[in-house]
Amino acid sequence: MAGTQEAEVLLSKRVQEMVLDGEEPPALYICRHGEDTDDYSTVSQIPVIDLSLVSPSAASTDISIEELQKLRSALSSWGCFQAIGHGISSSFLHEMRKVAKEFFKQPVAEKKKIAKTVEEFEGYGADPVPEEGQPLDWSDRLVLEVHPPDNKNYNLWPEKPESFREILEDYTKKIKMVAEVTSEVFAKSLNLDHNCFLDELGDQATITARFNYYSCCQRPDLVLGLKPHSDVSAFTMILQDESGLQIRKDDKWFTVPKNPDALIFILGDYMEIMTNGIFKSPVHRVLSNLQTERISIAMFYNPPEDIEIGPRDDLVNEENPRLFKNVKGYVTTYFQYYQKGQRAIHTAQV
Ligand SMILES: O=C(O)CCC(=O)C(=O)O
Ligand SMILES: [Fe+2]
Repeated sequence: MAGTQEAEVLLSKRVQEMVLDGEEPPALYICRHGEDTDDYSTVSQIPVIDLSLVSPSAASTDISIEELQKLRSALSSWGCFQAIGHGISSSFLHEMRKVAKEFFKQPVAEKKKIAKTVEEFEGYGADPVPEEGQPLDWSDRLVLEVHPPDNKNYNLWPEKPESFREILEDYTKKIKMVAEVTSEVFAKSLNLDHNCFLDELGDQATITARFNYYSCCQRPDLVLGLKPHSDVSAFTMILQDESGLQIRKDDKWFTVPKNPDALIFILGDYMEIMTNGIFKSPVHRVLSNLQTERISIAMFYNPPEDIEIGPRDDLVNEENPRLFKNVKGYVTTYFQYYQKGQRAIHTAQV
């Protein structure tokens, strides 16, 4: 168990502290060996969708029909897209990034006031210690449950910057609205009853916010900001300030380009299960960078944990046989595999 203990010691010191101390990544962070660090040059084809054209209230025109087809194709092939026209103003997105940056810029001692313990998920720190042999991520995080209101654990919310709480509450409300509209649009793109995903996830859907801070790294060729994984959520909405996030498709990595007005949507395993595999939950990762630090805010839109989730009946027929079982408590299985650096979705296959 030496590896595990060593990981615990390393995780109690944050990446930001190692960078300030001029340290090179310790062995437990090393997961790549001189691979290219500049996959940034890959010309990205990640689709951009204007949600205002396809929202339930939008008029049906040739353009909106085409956009909806583009969305369906994006979700079936990439499992992700960049959304514009989502209704959250540029200035608010800027505020949100700013407050996240201000939080991470504070001295580590200030942030450690809301530190999580190694095994917990919520609070400031890093992921729980992975299984032996699995690398650590070159990043620091703050995870907060933000919806429903009863899930909020205010003693883990930062007191500084002072505007943090108000802006995050406001962002949560806006993101919830975007998530609900998008759930309708996803259903519409599959010719399903518009409310079907909403009814299933409903008011019980939970939202978790994960603030990721990727410090610069002297050796970006050796580490990753975040290891390859798929999300467990129904879908995740990400705000980034710099590029670095990559999506796996056709055995290649594609960088999501920087677009300050866009929200990046990534589908999670639950959506792949609910759509009987029509929509994909893509593997993604985050690269480290020598010169540019990066911040992202991921908002996970999740079904309530205690409900059973399975493929929708209207998506299963003779031509499209059922690919997944109904699952309950899949989150637990997901994290068991996540800690081994593996995907869990095969455990839900029939
Ligand atoms: O930092 C990012 O852009 C991705 C974050 C992510 O994939 C996650 O938090 O699950
Ligand atoms: Fe993710």
